[in-house]
Amino acid sequence: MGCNFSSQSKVSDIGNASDKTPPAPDANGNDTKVEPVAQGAGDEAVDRKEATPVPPPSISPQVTLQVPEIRASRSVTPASQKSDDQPYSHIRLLLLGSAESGKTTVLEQVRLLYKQHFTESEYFHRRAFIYHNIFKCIKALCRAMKISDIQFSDPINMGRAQSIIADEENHYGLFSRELADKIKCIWQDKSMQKLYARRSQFNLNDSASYFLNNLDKINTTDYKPSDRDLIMAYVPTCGVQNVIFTASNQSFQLFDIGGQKIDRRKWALQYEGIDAIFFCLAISEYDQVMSEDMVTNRLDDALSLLKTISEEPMFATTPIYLFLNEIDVFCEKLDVIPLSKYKPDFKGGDQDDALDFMESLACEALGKRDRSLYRVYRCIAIDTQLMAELLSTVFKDIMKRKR
Ligand SMILES: Nc1nc2c(ncn2[C@@H]2O[C@H](COP(=O)(O)OP(=O)(O)OP(=O)(O)O)[C@@H](O)[C@H]2O)c(=O)[nH]1
Ligand SMILES: [Mg+2]
Repeated sequence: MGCNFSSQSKVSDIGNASDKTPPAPDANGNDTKVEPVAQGAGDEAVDRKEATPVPPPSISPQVTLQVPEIRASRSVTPASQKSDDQPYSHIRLLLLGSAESGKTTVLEQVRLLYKQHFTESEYFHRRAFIYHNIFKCIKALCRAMKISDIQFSDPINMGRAQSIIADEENHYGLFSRELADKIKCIWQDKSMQKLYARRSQFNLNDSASYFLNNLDKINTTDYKPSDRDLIMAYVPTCGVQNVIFTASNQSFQLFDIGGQKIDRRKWALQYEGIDAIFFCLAISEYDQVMSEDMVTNRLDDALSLLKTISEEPMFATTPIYLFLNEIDVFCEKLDVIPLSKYKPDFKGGDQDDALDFMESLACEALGKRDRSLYRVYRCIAIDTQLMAELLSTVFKDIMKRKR
């Protein structure tokens, strides 16, 4: 990673500590069980570049959480069901942010760190998406190679790449031996490795090399995703999922909602009784456009979303914990794609200047909010150690506010 900052400086708290307690429901519950976690791509989900196809047909019947509407009503206590004499029993946290900003990664880190174990059906579900992720990555790389000025080192790989590009299957299951070999040959081609080094130029799922390097381990009948695999996989969220956990003897409920435009229409249903918002903003996306319209700059969209949430009347006194995420990707990208090309107000400088600039944009979006009501953290959601530190700080802060 190209970034030069200590783990302490990654957690940059620019908000003033406040004793002000936002109006929130009582938090006196002791329930530590995991609510069913709903996650997956439905028909409506849109992936980075193209529509995500129908969910994996191979998923077992236990994974009943494939249809967004059903999932949403099962996994969430609708606001309308709550009455004044039945206060919420947990501190309720809501994860918001645009698609692929790291919301689910934060939720999964919470599950791993606070020992909310994954069920067999969840492992099965994630495994299906890991195959899908791998195939999408190699396809994206083959396409990028085709339009690049680089040639495969082994000319036979050109034919292999053509067949990958032409393959319209979704691949949610174990690859055939032939396909796995093809993927490996393409991935290990020296020219492909050179192209991968330039990956900032074409939007590739950040975990591509992680999964491609582990293909042998993954493409086996008894493969079960490791904790790291769960963190690295991208499974677009449709509807809502939530997890209940205990931190510092306090019960929390963390809600995660899909960030694609189509999912945002349902966000407001989750706003009632929220004690704090975790907003994920992937700062590495400054050069990317939204897959929903292929025009809107992703960073601009995320910032305007942040502004909207910040100015939402229901959150007038709700603290926002802003996670400036994907610092690792951002710092790698800076050398290849100048930030000033997309943000002319950035007059150059080193990585720290660039990070400060991004933070200033976020603060601008939060501008109308009292400083005591937001805190900003620079983070890498896939970094479990960093997240352990960061989340513990945040949970303590939330509890302090509630006292
Ligand atoms: N390198 C890197 N990858 C990250 C980071 N945070 C998340 N990712 C990866 O980015 C991808 C998308 O992350 P998710 O957490 O699923 O994104 P999301 O916000 O839940 O997306 P939606 O469900 O579509 O709204 C996953 O493959 C993650 O492993 C980060 O800080 N650095
Ligand atoms: Mg998600």
